[in-house]
Amino acid sequence: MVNKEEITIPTADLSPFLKELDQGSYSYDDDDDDQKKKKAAAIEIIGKACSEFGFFQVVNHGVPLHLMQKALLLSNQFFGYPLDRKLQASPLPGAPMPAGYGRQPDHSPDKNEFFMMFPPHSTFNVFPSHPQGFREVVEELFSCFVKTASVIENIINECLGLPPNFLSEYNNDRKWDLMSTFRYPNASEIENVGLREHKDVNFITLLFQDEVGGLEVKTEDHQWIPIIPNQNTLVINVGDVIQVLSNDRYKSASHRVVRQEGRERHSYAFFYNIGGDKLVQPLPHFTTHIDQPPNYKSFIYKEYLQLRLRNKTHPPSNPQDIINISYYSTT
Ligand SMILES: O=C(O)CCC(=O)C(=O)O
Ligand SMILES: [Fe+2]
Repeated sequence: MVNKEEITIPTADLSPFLKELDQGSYSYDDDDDDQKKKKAAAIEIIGKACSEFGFFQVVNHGVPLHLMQKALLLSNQFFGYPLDRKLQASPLPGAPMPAGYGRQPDHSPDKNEFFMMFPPHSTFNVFPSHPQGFREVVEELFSCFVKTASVIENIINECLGLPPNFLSEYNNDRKWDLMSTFRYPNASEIENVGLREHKDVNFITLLFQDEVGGLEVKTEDHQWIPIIPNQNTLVINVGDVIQVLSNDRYKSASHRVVRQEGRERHSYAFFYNIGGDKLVQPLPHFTTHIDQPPNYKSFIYKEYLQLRLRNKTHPPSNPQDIINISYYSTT
């Protein structure tokens, strides 16, 4: 077994995709050979990391550092307000996900509070009036994340050997994207759970954290690998949707947040999501075309989302009854 100190989650340099990151769209049209080589190097790192860990990191990713820092500063300020003030940004009844300010229920072992939003201009969004500039900054951050996610989606499309634009044509409804910012209090002497081991439901997640640390990824041989914070880096993970589409070629990796002693932690996560009405099933490229049985039954995405949300609102008394993607497994 490799010592966990020796394992690091791979990092790809996205600078050869600068034009795509700027435009939020993807083309090889006018690349010279050198550019093609640099893109191929990043694509190779990402493909390998997706099958090995379900996690990778990117630098030169197109989300401006000053915007990430500003966003962290503002969420820090917001979470510092008294509870009654934060609760003024509570979610609207009837929203498909609780956009606005929220906290883990008291009975949950997870200890964090969060602010969640749908795309800018969604009528489900609720923003606090303070700190000043919060809404503008998080909306801009959201828009930057969408561009970067769409470039990474095209890279993954290429890694999986799918026809050009296959994933972007499938994932063409941007209404269901979500962004959350989290505050995790410092660990107590007796417990340090920030967010229990889980896999993300969505397509891909893009994340950055402050310098405190605590995000950990589980490897196939059940070792927990810390993601060392780096202010220039985005952490990306594959979600359940890609795991199903690729018929397990890429794994949605288990991860968790461990709270640290003496320091609270802040992070932003962007959940690049498919539309709720989409049918999710292993693609023919990874089943019939290569004579492999599908590992999952097909399902409507929002039904799975609802089951996963229910895990949180009505936690089953038996942990084995917590629903995850194996609910749709055919084996
Ligand atoms: O805060 C983090 O670093 C991780 C958040 C996370 O894993 C999630 O919300 O699914
Ligand atoms: Fe997660």
